[in-house]
Amino acid sequence: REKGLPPGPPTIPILGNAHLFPTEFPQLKFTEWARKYGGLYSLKIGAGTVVIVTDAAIAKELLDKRGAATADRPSTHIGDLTTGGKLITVARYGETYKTLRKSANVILTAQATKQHLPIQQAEAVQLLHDFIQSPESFFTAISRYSYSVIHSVLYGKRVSRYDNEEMKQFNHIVRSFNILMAPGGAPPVDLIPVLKYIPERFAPWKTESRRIKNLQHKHYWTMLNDAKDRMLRGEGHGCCMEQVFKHQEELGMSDELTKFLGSALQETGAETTSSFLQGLVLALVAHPEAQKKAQEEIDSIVGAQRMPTLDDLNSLPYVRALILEAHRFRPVVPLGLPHAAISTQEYEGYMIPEGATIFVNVWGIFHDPDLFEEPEKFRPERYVLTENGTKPGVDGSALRHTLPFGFGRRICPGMIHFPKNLHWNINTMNLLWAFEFLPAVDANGISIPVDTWAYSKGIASAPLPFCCRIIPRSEAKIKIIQSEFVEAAATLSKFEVDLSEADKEYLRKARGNQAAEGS
Ligand code: HEM
Repeated sequence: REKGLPPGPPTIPILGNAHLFPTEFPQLKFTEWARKYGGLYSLKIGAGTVVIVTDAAIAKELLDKRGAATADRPSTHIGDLTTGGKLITVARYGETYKTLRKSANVILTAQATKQHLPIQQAEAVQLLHDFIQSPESFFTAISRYSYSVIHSVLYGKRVSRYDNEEMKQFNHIVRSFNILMAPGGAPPVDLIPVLKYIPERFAPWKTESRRIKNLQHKHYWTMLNDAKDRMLRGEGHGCCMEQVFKHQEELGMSDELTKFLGSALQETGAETTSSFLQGLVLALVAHPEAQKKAQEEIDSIVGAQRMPTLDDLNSLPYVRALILEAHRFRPVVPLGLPHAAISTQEYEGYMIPEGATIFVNVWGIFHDPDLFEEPEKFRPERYVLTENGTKPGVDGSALRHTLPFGFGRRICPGMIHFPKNLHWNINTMNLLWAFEFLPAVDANGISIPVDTWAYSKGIASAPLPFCCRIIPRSEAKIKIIQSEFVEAAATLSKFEVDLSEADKEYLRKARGNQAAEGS
């Protein structure tokens, strides 16, 4: 470890700390090291430096205030092979990135949020309806919901069932890319650059990367061209991709970049939203006391005669606290996405060299016992007690509710208007209002507890599929949901475009049943 670097675990020759680098749930090891080496420490990975920040004030200074100097991403050879450096999430901080980010900011505005509200609300009603129809499939119902909402917003086309062919393709592409990019998915090319020159016949990861690149191209190119054709036929809805097409020249967006923007937003938008909602259900099953308290609050404000609305949230402090606690308890991206230093930075006598990778260990900050009382417990009350959920008397001013969404110039463009975000606000209220979430039971009627640690590996973390019982809270509520679902058909059907025969057949049947339910 060079002189001046933040401290860290002892190194060995050549590898530095590479042999210690955790390949599974790195946030846990990073947090353990933070308790030992402090809020700012470093790891040597070969000749490269990785800096881990587990302190909100240091993150604020280095990534928010000095955002211009820390907005880069570390280079990833395999990411570049697959995406040509055009995927906004992993793109280096250059002209291509800036063009993509400007376009993302133009299409994801408060105005756009309002415009897309009806389809999001209609999809949220379908989610409740799906839970009533097939409670055992709640996990995939959430995945469908998340995929369909962002797909409607981006491309003006929804997906009404989980088994849809486009969604299957999408899942395959995302899974294949995640496997390739995960530690061990390919040799450590970024650490040992000479590996780049291995001929493809001895480097299966090069073939896999090309396969994924072709699949991605075909999939997103079709989505984009279909949206463009609908727009040109006068059948568009003003979806985000149409906005990009209309302003393509002034935004400097080629068709190729537009395709990549759509793919990045679709992938990040769908995966993160479903992880959050699946994690929410898991937390509710595991913490019946919090569930009960939130339901009592909702019942007292909303009652049983109507569904909750976004405005109700102002009168529901415990439910607001529960949403914040769900983001704290199991942040969807526990280490955020890595930044990289564009120039050498000095912080309180330590040096962060140009090119160093910087991780903010959001998990470690949110599970710091100096800040949070019993951080391993799911306890929404903490956010009723203090603004940032910290122990009374502790300075939590460097924390913010949007911490799980990243930092500085790379902060998540999809978190639009966090306090009013529909995905978690309306769905959390709806689910609590409509259902009891209980552990599954075995053949002898004994409860099978859920495991709140059973999460997927990878940069974004989702609960592994689990079983639970989802029981409607009353017949009257079932009736309200059914009638809302019948009404939602008017909005949903506008987005049911260019369907396959299988999808048409599915909808014919579903709409038939729906009409029967509503009558
Ligand atoms: C629970 C929901 C979400 C969470 C927790 C989340 C979290 C994050 C985090 C931690 C980052 C990295 C920020 C950084 O580098 O400092 C990020 C980036 C990003 N997110 Fe989200 N996100 C969510 C939803 C969404 C949605 C719905 C969209 C799309 C509409 C989206 C699109 C993106 C994009 C494009 C980036 C890359 C930004 C860049 O590199 O400039 N995210 N998100």
